[in-house]
Amino acid sequence: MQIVHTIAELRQVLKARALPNDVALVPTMGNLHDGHLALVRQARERVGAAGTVAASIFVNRLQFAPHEDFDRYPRTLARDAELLAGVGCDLVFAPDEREMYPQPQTYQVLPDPALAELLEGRFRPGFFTGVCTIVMKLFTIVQPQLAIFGKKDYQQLMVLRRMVEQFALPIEVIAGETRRSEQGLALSSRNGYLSDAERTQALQLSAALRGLLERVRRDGAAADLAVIEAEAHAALAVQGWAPDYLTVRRRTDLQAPDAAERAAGIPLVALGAARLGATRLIDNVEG
Ligand SMILES: Nc1ncnc2c1ncn2[C@@H]1O[C@H](COP(=O)(O)OP(=O)(O)OP(=O)(O)O)[C@@H](O)[C@H]1O
Ligand SMILES: CC(C)(CO)[C@@H](O)C(=O)[O-]
Ligand code: BAL
Repeated sequence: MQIVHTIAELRQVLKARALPNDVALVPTMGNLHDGHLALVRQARERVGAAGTVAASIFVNRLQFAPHEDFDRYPRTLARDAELLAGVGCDLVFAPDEREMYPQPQTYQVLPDPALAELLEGRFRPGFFTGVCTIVMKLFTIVQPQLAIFGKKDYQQLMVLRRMVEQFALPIEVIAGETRRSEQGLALSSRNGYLSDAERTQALQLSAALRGLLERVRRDGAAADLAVIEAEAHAALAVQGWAPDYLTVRRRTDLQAPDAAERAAGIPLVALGAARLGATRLIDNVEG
């Protein structure tokens, strides 16, 4: 496995490969866990032994608001590289900020507001602009044929898929299923911020989302979404969380399903974000 820190080195390595047109990219912010490693394995399955699996590690300042955890986000490159080598990654691109943003990134990619201004976008204004801008930049640098993103960041995956579609980028976007702990906690770098007690308590978020989805399914056309969501919100708050949102949406466009759609049993997803102490977690459940 090769580790490169500059765009020039990366281009050289990619050019020298036998099959330069069979590159899969797994973008990450590092501090890797089994969820990331599953994406790398999935990439390998898709490109085969002869293809190239590249992972990027870059904590992208552009997608963090000033009050968020950019400064304390864990940077663990040596350990990440060992883990990536262990799952057969070929190439790690780990640029520093000067390499990615040698000048202020004043050209940016504005995501479709219909997708990006709700849910995460409402609570993290500018987040998806930061994500789309860095992912577009990674795409132009690495020029992969395939890119893999996790469903744990469900809305991010949808926003990026639409970006690829609208710019007609020649890249296939693949979704990786959410990896969970045995108890059901979605693996996330930010779980590292949790105390042992909080880690146990964190299971309440996915449980709340499963409960919400089951109730909407059970009540069908009769479900009063606003009431059911408000009750789920209040129940999580009583358990000590500060929820941003807990909601059931259509899987196609993240809009609320109407009564006819609920009666017809269209594909839904329950999505949530909530703070436990100082840690903000997100999760979602399809059903
Ligand atoms: N549990 C998981 N299962 C599958 N994919 C995941 C999981 N967690 C993260 N990913 C995916 O890995 C990629 C990189 O994510 P990132 O580096 O932000 O990790 P993260 O664990 O989501 O971090 P954070 O806690 O900061 O949100 C994204 O495509 C993300 O959706
Ligand atoms: C896609 C991504 C690597 C862009 O910085 C980030 O948002 C993430 O890790 O999900
Ligand atoms: N995992 C998504 C990246 C972020 O929360 O900043």
